[in-house]
Amino acid sequence: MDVQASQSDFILQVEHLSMKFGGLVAIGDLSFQARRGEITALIGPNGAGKTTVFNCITGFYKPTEGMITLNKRDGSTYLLERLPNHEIPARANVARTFQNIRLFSGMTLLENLLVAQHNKLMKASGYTFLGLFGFPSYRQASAESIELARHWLEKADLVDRADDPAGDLPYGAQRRLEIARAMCTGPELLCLDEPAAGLNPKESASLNQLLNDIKNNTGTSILLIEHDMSVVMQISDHVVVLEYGRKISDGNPQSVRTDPRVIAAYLGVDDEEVETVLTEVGDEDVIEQLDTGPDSAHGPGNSASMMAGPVSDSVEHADEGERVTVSKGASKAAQVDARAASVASKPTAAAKPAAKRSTAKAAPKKMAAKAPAAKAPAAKAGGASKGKEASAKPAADKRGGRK
Ligand SMILES: Nc1ncnc2c1ncn2[C@@H]1O[C@H](COP(=O)(O)OP(=O)(O)OP(=O)(O)O)[C@@H](O)[C@H]1O
Repeated sequence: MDVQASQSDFILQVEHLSMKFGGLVAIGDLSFQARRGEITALIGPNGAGKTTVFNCITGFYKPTEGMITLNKRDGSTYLLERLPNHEIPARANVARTFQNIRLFSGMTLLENLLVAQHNKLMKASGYTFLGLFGFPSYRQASAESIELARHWLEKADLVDRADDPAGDLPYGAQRRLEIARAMCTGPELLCLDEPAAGLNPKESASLNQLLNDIKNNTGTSILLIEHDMSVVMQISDHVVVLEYGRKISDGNPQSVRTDPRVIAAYLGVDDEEVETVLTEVGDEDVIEQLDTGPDSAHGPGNSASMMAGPVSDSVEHADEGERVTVSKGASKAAQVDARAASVASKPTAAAKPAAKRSTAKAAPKKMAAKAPAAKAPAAKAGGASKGKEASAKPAADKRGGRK
């Protein structure tokens, strides 16, 4: 944790979060913070546990262990794992969207945004009677709700279609409408689960614009799960990377994209192939880091990443003493750490790379070059391809390594 930052600088603090489904440890001792007013991205291969983290934050799951603290701007603090589900949006002001679109497709765009303000309107109507008799307080609340809905339709570039059924919108516009609907609840924290999934580049650009607008012009902080790296790298202030429910990297987009552990986790290739693949990709800086261990100037430092503890090959299921074993080498990030440790123990190897590492270049260009090449090993590893998620697939497929 950043020692200079006070608790109020963080909208969200996740501490030692674990979520077990029977013998499966979906999340293992995960800790991270999301800063107020920033966009924090949660990334990782399929099955890494991202949605489970969201489900714990938004009350769909009660975590097995750990603490999730939400610090509101007014100074109030909520322990989300202890709040009843319905109070998480209502009192803690956490809103979310889902991987699959969940609009009322037969209702108009405007109606969808008014439904989101139902609680506020019900209160103003005195739970029906003031509304029935058209009391001024209700009329005012009603007018304000329409105004707020209009505001977010404009922001989402959808105001021209306010009276069309939501189901008639193109896919990318439906995604923006969902975000507009969530914003109508006035959230302090907006959790978005893969908002760019299935979007074309133009739609992704519109989404980026909307999210940046929310970040810059409202007090809402954003927590984002996303596989589309162009979105993650362009708009995130902070990226947390999961693999097998453990945090393997935590930092700014620049540092995370060059972290060998992240690259290895995403490539999901066999041990011997990691370097070969990186050579194919042509990322020499990263190959050097693989040889020498992570550069402390990039990627996780001792504080942030290590809070989650090292990725272990096995985990204990505390309650019944049941043991869930992850096959050795399943975690590519752990493999990189092990390699770094073994090379560090050889004195001759340690001296050479220190000088070389200082020549590390800026990352953005590399990521672009890397993206298509990463698909080659994906196919090699036998992962099912799902559009832009192809590079993450093999690691997920290898979850079969758990016994
Ligand atoms: N309700 C559940 N019961 C049992 N296992 C579950 C449940 N929810 C999630 N899991 C398991 O927990 C692990 C993490 O799943 P999760 O959906 O959180 O991953 P993810 O990173 O969001 O994946 P994706 O990118 O594919 O959405 C997976 O192995 C999944 O099968």
